[in-house]
Amino acid sequence: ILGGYEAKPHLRPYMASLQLDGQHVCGGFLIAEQWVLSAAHCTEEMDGRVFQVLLGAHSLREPEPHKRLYRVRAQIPHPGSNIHNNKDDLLLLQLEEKAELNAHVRVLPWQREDRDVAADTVCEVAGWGTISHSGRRPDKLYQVERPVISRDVCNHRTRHDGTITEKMMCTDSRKKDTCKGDSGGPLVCSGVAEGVVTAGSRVCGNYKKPAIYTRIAPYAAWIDGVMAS
Ligand SMILES: NCc1cccc(Nc2n[nH]c3ncnc(Nc4cccc(O)c4)c23)c1
Repeated sequence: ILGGYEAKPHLRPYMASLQLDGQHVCGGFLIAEQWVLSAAHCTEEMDGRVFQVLLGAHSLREPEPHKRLYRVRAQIPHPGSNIHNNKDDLLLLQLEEKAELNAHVRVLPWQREDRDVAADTVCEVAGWGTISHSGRRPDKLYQVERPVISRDVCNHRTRHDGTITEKMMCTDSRKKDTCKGDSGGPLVCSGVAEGVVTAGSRVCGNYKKPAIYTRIAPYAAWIDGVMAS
């Protein structure tokens, strides 16, 4: 998260850190007791390893009472996701067991109504992604508030030039933005997850490349289907 600030501990009890060999790789969030939603692109550097999912954390390193690392039983990328574009960039992770829910570990409601969030709506995004252009990685969860920008503005020739589909949304990226390691985290508007961070052009903090999110509502049937299977 660039241009943000340290989150108040445990006010985002749905946040997940997807880890490989004890290292934070991507964000994610709890959508059901045994299911975490993240981004398919996060599986690109896995080389056959499987994620572990850290729940209940504020600090990645320090011991905390409700922090717990869960093994992953299954990782299901959306069938339409691929490494060449941002389409269908969603990943469902089934935990080995149901997460133990408490004040620090809670499910986040997600939007099922497929309707665009109005431009200028201020939403919030959090993550353990890099907090500087030099790539400094935080130990604590950071967050930032960002206004939604319309798909037309985001698709302008000088921005993402027509690549933003109706299953994506954008927020302004001037100075305050998502960055490396924030992928997979939720864009939360009025307490409801509306989108999942996708890296897009991978640029951070440049107003010419607004942040891109996979909208969740268009994928409700897929999410429900996988969780029911
Ligand atoms: N703001 C959109 C967004 C959301 C999520 C991730 C991303 N970026 C990245 N995702 N993956 C990456 N691998 C290497 N470098 C990356 N960006 C980077 C790193 C240091 C300085 C800088 O200016 C940009 C990214 C970008």
